[in-house]
Amino acid sequence: MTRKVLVIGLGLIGGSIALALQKAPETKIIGYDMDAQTREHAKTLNIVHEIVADPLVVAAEVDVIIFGTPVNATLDWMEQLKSWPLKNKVIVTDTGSTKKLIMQKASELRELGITFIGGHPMAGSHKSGVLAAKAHLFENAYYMLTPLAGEEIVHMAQLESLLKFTHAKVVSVSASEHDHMTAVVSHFPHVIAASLVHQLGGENGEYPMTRSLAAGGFRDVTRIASSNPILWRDITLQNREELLTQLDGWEKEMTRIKELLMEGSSQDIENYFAVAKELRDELPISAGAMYTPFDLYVDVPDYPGVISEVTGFLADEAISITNLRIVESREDVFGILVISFQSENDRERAAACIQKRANFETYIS
Ligand SMILES: NC(=O)C1=CN([C@@H]2O[C@H](COP(=O)(O)OP(=O)(O)OC[C@H]3O[C@@H](n4cnc5c(N)ncnc54)[C@H](O)[C@@H]3O)[C@@H](O)[C@H]2O)C=CC1
Ligand SMILES: O=C(O)C(=O)Cc1ccc(O)cc1
Repeated sequence: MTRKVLVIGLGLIGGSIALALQKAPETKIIGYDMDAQTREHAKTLNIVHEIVADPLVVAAEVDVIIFGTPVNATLDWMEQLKSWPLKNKVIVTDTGSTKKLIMQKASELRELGITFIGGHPMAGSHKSGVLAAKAHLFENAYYMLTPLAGEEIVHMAQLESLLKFTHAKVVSVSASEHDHMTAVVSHFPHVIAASLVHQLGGENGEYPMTRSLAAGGFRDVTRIASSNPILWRDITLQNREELLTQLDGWEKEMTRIKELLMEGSSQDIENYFAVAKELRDELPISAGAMYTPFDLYVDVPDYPGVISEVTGFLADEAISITNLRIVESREDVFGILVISFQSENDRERAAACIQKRANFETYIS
């Protein structure tokens, strides 16, 4: 019997889930997005097996419904779901970055006999939209589930048996634990990244050159400020209380830094950075990794055209790269070319290809 999965919202996350779940046997993925162009792209790129212009048309025949919509839109859909002609055993889940309000709404659905298990894959990027969707986006990332208390094991097992095709690490937490932890490692950093960019924007009048100097460090810490504003509006609104708590902590931290700057010794200041470095260096790489480019370092001789030669080899073997930078390049000295890939597999293929075609030394940092 074919299992039918309906994905509502086919952007970066919904599109990626749809692609990953296409690998599940005897499973038909049906998709809907409110944006007509997204529906068109989803159809032409085979993100789903079938696209519908109205999810209600297929509601009565699907076994699983997954929301890939911004979190406020998900709440609206959950309200609408109450009057849909659903199968008795349907399992509904979402992918949203917040969980408390969504699980409150889930309790209302449970009273009507509809099973809703909250979900949040901790992988993604600042990119959005169906064109950024990737089947392997969730590989090795944590995928948090927030079942309601007393959720039946059989429902959890059914959902997990489907989500295993994302190759993520599925873990269960409560909605309030979820919203606290994600505020710390994801939501608050997005607020800070946006605030740093605003602070840079304030320089435009008097020091317009400053923005041209924004290089590695600034770009690293503000990458996520390029995320979809609608997504972050909704997340901020739904996790407002946790964000306010984080902001209180941040203000205290800033006061500590102010005191260090005013009265701290050079040793105190060094310690401040040293402790931060130690904590940062100890962060587990895969745990909750949001965006992990697979970097390959290539020792290249410094002659004109060497970079296009290397990228040409990769293009010949259809290996896509996501980024490319040179970390050292001096006359008569080997330069280090750092090429980023989307997956471990692409990186391994690239290393083999470069060694075969040019015999340049490659290594992983
Ligand atoms: N961007 C990220 O890295 C991550 C996002 N999430 C969560 O996943 C969900 C989706 O985010 P993304 O895929 O990044 O956003 P996105 O902007 O790439 O995609 C959202 C899609 O939903 C559609 N949409 C918006 N409102 C709709 C509605 N009312 N009905 C039907 N379709 C609607 C949009 O047209 C768009 O195609 C959000 O809840 C977000 O919090 C979770 C993990 C990571
Ligand atoms: O790009 C990044 O680093 C992210 O932070 C992606 C992200 C965005 C929202 C989430 O709920 C989880 C992950």
